[in-house]
Amino acid sequence: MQGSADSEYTYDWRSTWGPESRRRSDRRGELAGDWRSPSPGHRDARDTSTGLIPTDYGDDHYVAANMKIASHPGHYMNHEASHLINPLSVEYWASLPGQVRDQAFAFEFEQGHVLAAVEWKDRGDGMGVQRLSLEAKVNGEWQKLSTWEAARKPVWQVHKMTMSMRSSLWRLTFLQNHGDENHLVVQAVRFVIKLQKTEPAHNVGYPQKITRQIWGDRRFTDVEVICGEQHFPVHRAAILPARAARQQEELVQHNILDRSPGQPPKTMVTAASWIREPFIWSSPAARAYRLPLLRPMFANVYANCAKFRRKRVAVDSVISEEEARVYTHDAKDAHGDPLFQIDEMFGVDAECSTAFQDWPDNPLNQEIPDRIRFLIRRHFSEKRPLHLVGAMLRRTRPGGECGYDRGPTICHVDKANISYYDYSAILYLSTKGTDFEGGQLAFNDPCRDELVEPRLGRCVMFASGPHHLHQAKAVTSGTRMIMAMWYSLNCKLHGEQIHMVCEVVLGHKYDIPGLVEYAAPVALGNINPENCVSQVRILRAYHDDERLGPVFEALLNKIHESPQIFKSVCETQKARLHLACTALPDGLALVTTKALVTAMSDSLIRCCAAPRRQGNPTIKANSSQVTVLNTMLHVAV
Ligand SMILES: O=C(O)CCC(=O)C(=O)O
Ligand SMILES: [Fe+2]
Repeated sequence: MQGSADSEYTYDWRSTWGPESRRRSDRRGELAGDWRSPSPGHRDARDTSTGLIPTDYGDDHYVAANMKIASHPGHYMNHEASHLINPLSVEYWASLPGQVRDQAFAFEFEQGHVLAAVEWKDRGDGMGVQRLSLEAKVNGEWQKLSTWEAARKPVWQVHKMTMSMRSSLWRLTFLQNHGDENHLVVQAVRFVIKLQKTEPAHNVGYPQKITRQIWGDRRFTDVEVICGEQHFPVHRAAILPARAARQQEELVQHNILDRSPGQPPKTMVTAASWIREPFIWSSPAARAYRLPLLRPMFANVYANCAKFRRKRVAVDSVISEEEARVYTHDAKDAHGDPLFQIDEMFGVDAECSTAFQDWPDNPLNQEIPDRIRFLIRRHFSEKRPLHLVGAMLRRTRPGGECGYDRGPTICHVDKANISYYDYSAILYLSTKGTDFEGGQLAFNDPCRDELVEPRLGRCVMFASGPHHLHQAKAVTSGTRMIMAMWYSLNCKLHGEQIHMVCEVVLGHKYDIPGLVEYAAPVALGNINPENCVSQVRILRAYHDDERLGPVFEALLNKIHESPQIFKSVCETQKARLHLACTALPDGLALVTTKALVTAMSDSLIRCCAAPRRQGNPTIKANSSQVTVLNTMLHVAV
């Protein structure tokens, strides 16, 4: 991974999920990638008072960013600019006479992150920095964030950020340096970022972004896609989402950009009036799409589909004011952190909750999606099971430029972002005209936009596919809040999740920055009895790999921790294990008799099936049972 050769700040997989990671937190110091304690190779290791960071962020999700210096002022005595962020270096010095004031360094992360703190270390001899100033690059502009005084003491100093700004490029300026006018001495600088918690219900526009990167950079290929005269070398994992993204672009072209002269937008449902009965209408019939090719393209991409694909339904009073207040008043997550983070995908003026699990702790989190599931069933005559596969709170404030390709929410098809979405629902938590202005939901149909005005408690439901290219219009004043939910007909989501595991492996094999870090927690968060065996199959080839080994280990831990998944592995693998045992090498004599295997796996299944003790999801299995299980996972699968 980029920067790993000269940086010890590697990512600790074990810190990102599960109760197991908390239990293991006492082992953090042993891990080579642990940024909180200096490694033995670190020359400061002698001096623990300066080697440790004085501030405890109190959470495993804070890590030092992997970063490189994108630009620097360019004058150094004895040292390279990179010493500033190299933990093996003792100190960074600048300067030539006259070059010592206000030295600006731009630091680049591998991807956009929310910055939690800037840390730097001084030598304490008066030659360090007096003040620092920080900027972030947002939408191509440097945005000034804060300026603060430095203590000039020989310890790590910390400046904590108060706002959730996300960027991949940051500029730190050392202002009014030192006493002797000739030198600036800063021993080290590091940026602490907050990693997002990734959970199954985490809706991310990220897969599409990664796919674009894979597609755009052609980082690795094993398939050639021929499109007219053009040949695109790609990897097969990238084809499906890349096609969806391209088709979405074509829809935008056809529905909006080629719309000439176009009719004025029509407001279908206003905020001022309460709709007593559900308001139901349809997107234009297929013949209104002047390019008939567009529709079948989507049909090939997605297997499952909603019934009544053109239907749009708006229902009022789905939640009360009091219920909405649970989400709008206390914008803190379950851990007390700010609930909303800048949503890079949708522009700087839109902020999102990171995960369903982070919402304010309230039974409503279950109740609201259930109510909406019921409404979808009723209005779309849907008898098949509907699984909530994505949920997100979004807060939008004025400031963004609204357009078809940028702005508060870009013009999009939900299914092109996440292909297993079948039904979309947007629940409004605030009202246009009372809480904010602008912010209508627009369905961008081929002839015109159809608008729905947000009203607290109003829920708009539609199929997630290409009949509903849509966007939220810019908020011109006030604060708009929504809860978006997505449901899938795919009960196993098997393909999609295996795809995530494939992305882990591909990201690793082809060294795609950020892909492993993103895909591994999602894949592990999505593990279920149906897909666990396949996940093991894909990852076990990397069990002794430096980078993916810990991911595989975490996968095994997950399997051990969940009685359901554990049972599923035992059951589905029993037959295979019998076969495998006949061919086991001598070293695995422990499980060589079929009778023993049967007894072991039967008892494992029994103990998995036993009622789960509250608060303790661990399996009570003796060590030989665990050996059997591990053998199953490694050999028989
Ligand atoms: O905010 C809205 O009205 C639309 C949101 C949306 O389309 C989405 O989150 O996918
Ligand atoms: Fe959407």
